[in-house]
Amino acid sequence: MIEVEHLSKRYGSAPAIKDVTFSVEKGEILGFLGPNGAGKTTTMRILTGYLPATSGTARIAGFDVHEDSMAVRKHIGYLPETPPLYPDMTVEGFLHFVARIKGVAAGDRANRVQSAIQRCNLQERRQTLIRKLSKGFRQRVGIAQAIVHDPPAIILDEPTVGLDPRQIIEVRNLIKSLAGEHTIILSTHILPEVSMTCNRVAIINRGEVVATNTPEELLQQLTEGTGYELEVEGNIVNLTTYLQRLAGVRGVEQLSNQYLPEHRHKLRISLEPGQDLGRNIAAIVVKSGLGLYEMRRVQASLEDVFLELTTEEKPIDAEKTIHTEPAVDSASPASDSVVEAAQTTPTTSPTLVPESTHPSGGEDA
Ligand SMILES: Nc1ncnc2c1ncn2[C@@H]1O[C@H](COP(=O)(O)OP(=O)(O)OP(=O)(O)O)[C@@H](O)[C@H]1O
Repeated sequence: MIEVEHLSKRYGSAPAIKDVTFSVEKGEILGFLGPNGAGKTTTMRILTGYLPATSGTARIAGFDVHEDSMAVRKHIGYLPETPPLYPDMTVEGFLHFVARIKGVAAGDRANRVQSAIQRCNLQERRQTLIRKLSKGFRQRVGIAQAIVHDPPAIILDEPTVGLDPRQIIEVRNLIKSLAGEHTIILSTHILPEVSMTCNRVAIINRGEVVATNTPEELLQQLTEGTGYELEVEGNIVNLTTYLQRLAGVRGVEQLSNQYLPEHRHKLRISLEPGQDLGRNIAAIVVKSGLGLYEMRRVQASLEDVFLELTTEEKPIDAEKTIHTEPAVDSASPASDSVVEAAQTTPTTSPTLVPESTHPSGGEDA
């Protein structure tokens, strides 16, 4: 329904967006997410025919936004960040006016206005002057004016900014109810809004799309995604080696032990996508003879994905990942047995009595 290919825009010599490519399928809600100045508004304005691109193409319902700009305007509804409302008109009067200027045939206008009023739950305010409406109701009128001509595609720029929590929920529910019939691009800074409302996300940074995927798959792809944090007491050198050998473990990182009692350590274990090795990790800790004081599952959030993709330096310093050579013979059956036991018997309780051959001497690392 919306196809954007290699779109670029320069303001003078300064590039605002570079080679932006994404598409939105019929009935989908795409979250368009990016930090300030990333190029969201520039992209939205090109899609709605308000701004020409320097190069590249964008098509809405098959119409080129540049060559068929009048057809595109009929097929698109746009809610800018500040809704274009006339405060001295009533809700109904304003929607009739918008329907007329958007080319809705005179005989269809009453039906279209009635439908937009119902869709946006404005029945009780239809005769109210817009200037007397709360911000939440004004936002609904803004959405009603975007859908009054029944466009197949809707573009919403920061639709919940400035609303109170109840109004935010109402507007999000309204947007979700429009999907299916309409194809929606929702530009936002608000990360939870994307996971609550959108089927897919495009993340834009410094004018370039750096990721397009479902929120769930973005979380799966995150390099420092799901894992566990442990607080243990004892020698962590061998423990670290065993954990690193566990299939599905991506890395083990020692965190600061500044505020911990003596001999205590904090470790962060990052897992490969789709892995959940809590039981195996616990078994290894116990079999290594260390005291387990805390074990916490760490789940990456969309905020982590956003930071990872839009920050120059990665939030987690790879240098801190432990790559220590084992203090014991890594090929010894005793050391391997700890990992094997944890890998092959995940559904049984770990042996609580350390094996006589276990490698931990109980010394601090
Ligand atoms: N009319 C303009 N003239 C010159 N530069 C502009 C113009 N409009 C935007 N820019 C620049 O283009 C880049 C992208 O701006 P844009 O407004 O599209 O970003 P944005 O993601 O919408 O940001 P925000 O979330 O802060 O609104 C920025 O560097 C901005 O300064």
